[in-house]
Amino acid sequence: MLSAKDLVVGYRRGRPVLDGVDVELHPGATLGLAGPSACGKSTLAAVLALLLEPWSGSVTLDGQPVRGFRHRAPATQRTAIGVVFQQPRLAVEPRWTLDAVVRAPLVASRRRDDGIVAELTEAVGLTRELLARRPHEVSDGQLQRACLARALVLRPRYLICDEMTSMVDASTTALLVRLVRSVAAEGTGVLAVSHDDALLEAWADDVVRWR
Ligand SMILES: Nc1ncnc2c1ncn2[C@@H]1O[C@H](COP(=O)(O)OP(=O)(O)OP(=O)(O)O)[C@@H](O)[C@H]1O
Repeated sequence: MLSAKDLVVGYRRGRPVLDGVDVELHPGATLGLAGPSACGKSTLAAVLALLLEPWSGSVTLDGQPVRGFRHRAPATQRTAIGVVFQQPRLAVEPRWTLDAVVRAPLVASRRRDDGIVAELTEAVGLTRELLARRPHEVSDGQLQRACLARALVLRPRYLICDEMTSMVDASTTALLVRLVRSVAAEGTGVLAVSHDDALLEAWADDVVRWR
């Protein structure tokens, strides 16, 4: 389980964005998180992705307390959690091919490709020709497909999807959500953040609505 207890998180001294939040992601289950703009959904997603350190409270990953965030997160914990953001163009190195983008976590953690890249790029519908292109030569939807493949390439036990589909069309949304649902069915615990209630109803097992 990936859980957080009593989280207090903020960016500036004084008023926290999250104050006393508890959340649990269970293996094989998808938790939807909805709520108005600026209520702190992305802030919670960033903490659970180990990208933002809370002011106080605890984060626990499969029974182990998380003691470091960002570059201080131990590799074994960091690689257990995949993350997909809203804006794929802000999340990739613009000079890399899509193939290099998808492979980057394998390279960084010195792991071999045992066929997972081909499996995932096929699942997200990226052809060899698209994989050879660079981000400025593909659409947002095609780039987001690469970002989801990248998030799954280390076979994470948890996946954080922060507004994953808000920049893409309906058919890409359906394809991405179908793939995330299939990895959840194999045991991955998922947080799905979205402002789209209807999408979360169809996607998640449970939906939490803030304020
Ligand atoms: N890096 C930052 N520095 C300062 N304040 C920030 C930062 N990131 C977010 N905030 C503030 O924290 C609050 C919560 O933002 P957050 O992005 O978590 O909300 P959200 O619910 O995901 O919103 P949206 O649905 O619009 O994406 C907002 O008031 C926002 O302005």
